[in-house]
Amino acid sequence: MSETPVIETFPTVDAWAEAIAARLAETLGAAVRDKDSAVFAGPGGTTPAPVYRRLAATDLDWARIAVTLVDERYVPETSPESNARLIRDVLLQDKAAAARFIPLYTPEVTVDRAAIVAAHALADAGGRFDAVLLGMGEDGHICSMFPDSPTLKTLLTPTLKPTVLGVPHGRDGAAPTIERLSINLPYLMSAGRVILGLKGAAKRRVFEEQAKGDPKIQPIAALIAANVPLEVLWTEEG
Ligand SMILES: O=C1O[C@H](COP(=O)(O)O)[C@@H](O)[C@H](O)[C@H]1O
Repeated sequence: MSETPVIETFPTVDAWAEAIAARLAETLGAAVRDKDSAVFAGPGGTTPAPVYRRLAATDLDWARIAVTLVDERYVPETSPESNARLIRDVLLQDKAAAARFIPLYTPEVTVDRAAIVAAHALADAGGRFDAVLLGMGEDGHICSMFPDSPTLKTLLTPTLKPTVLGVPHGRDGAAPTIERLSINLPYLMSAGRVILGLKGAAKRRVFEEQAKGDPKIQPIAALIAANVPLEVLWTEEG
């Protein structure tokens, strides 16, 4: 029986970001010591910047760490919508400038072709993440797994191998409005550590509701049902 993870509460964004960065650094450092390399995957969006800033300033053997994204919009890095742009501007700075970045976006003919290229690049880097940071939208999407969307079934199939999939526009104006690339559930099931960082009262409510929802149409419920070892860290400060 899968259990809803406990939500750990932090009084400020600073304390929340510090705790997340420390946990990610601990796991990445241990992976480098054990096997000489590590892979970190993180989100885009408005939430992770304070965590990325702290992580970038952390003493790790960054030259042995590969950094990638859990999802991406099908846009080049010159676009303000690019998640890679956030990673380059905020995480791959300071000490973390020595890390190797594996983008999900490449300028292929279609988003599905770009997903195949990204899937190969991640497979070449080991096909498994040591540490993952996730964000969640107020509609309950994580990575580019949107509740009740057409590609959700494939993204959430636990028996597939870890891979990257193309995510088309939602129909009739539904999210996502830009084509996307997303890792699938098996990447989260096989990860060494998975932290979900939430800010604000609205996201806590959404998480609590969706955690009890239908794992066929709600990604949060699907992660819990698949026993993804989720650590949920929340601060009310938005
Ligand atoms: O579209 C996205 O949104 C989510 C959540 O973003 P936030 O702005 O509410 O933090 C993010 O986790 C994901 O990587 C991004 O592509």
